[in-house]
Amino acid sequence: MNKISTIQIIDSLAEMTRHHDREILEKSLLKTLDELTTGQEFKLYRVVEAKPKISLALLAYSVNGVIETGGKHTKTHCIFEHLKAGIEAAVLLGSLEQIQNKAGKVTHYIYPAIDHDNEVFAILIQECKETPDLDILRYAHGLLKVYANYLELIDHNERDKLTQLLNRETLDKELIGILIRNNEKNRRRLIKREKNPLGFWLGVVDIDHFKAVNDRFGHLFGDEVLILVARQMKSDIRGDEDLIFRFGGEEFVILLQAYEMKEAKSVFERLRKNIETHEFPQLGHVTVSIGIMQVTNQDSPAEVIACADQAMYYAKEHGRNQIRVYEELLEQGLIEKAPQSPESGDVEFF
Ligand SMILES: Nc1nc2c(ncn2[C@@H]2O[C@H](COP(=O)(O)OP(=O)(O)OP(=O)(O)O)[C@@H](O)[C@H]2O)c(=O)[nH]1
Repeated sequence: MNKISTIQIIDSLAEMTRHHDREILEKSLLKTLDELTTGQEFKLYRVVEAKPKISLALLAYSVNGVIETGGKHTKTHCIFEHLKAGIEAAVLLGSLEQIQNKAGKVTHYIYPAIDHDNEVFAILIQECKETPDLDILRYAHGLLKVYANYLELIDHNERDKLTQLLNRETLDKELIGILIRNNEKNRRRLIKREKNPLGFWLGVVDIDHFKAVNDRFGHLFGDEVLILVARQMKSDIRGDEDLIFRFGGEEFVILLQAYEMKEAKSVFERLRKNIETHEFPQLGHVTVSIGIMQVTNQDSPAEVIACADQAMYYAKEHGRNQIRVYEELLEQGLIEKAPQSPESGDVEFF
């Protein structure tokens, strides 16, 4: 068993907080734990849902010195029967739990990671092949606190201050990630001859005649409408798989996962309708125009956004309060291919 030195602790904290990326932070948390322990395996899960049923998504794990991430968009339901009671207590009560086998030997520790609202947002499960000393327990607990605090800082930087939606910088990062993953997946699909794979669809959503709202009711009231529209849209998408961003002003971007255009279109159509029928205090009703576009492997983030934006402007110019699909407009000869933006050539994936 390792004795942890102060230098090791400082080094590991420095390593963990060196990056501004969740996945790297999670990997480096597990790497740190792995380096400082022997005979222990760690798994870090995000709490997707606490009630009525606990649902977890694997974020990262360490097994035999190898650190892996669980994949950002994978969702795993709680299937660990022997750990169930311990996981429930850790998630619902925020307590450190230990699991013993019939012989009374500790087999697992379950640590809660708690955010500033006192909610357990993640749990760390330590599988003990050897009995750990108390230092490891305190150390893992302390590192989880650093992880929670640092994650909050990252989260703060990723969000728009007014609506609390993800911001434009985060959209760029997400899109680059999707495009890179698309390339890898497409290569595998070609080998496997897979048809109809799950794809990403990007929708630019712009509030119609928003200037008139500001002019009539004032900027502060306009801000309130932006918050309410954001909240309404958030309730219309699948929180765990789809992402929503404030792109700027009264423009939002939604990244949606769907198998085909029809499915993506119907989600955006439902979202458009729900905004149209939502009763806003004093204002009554607002509408949105939406342009959508499939995120394919050959596009750069700037290109994808430009194409969806072009479809959204077409919707604005042809009556507003409607959805237009870039590929359909192009096919029908209603628009011309969006000119490549100067930045689009800057991003090289391979
Ligand atoms: N309240 C508020 N208004 C904003 C914010 N950002 C941008 N706006 C306003 O949003 C309005 C956008 O107006 P326009 O781009 O002319 O478009 P519009 O009136 O929505 O008309 P269409 O898009 O053509 O339907 C402007 O008046 C901006 O000042 C914000 O953060 N808060």
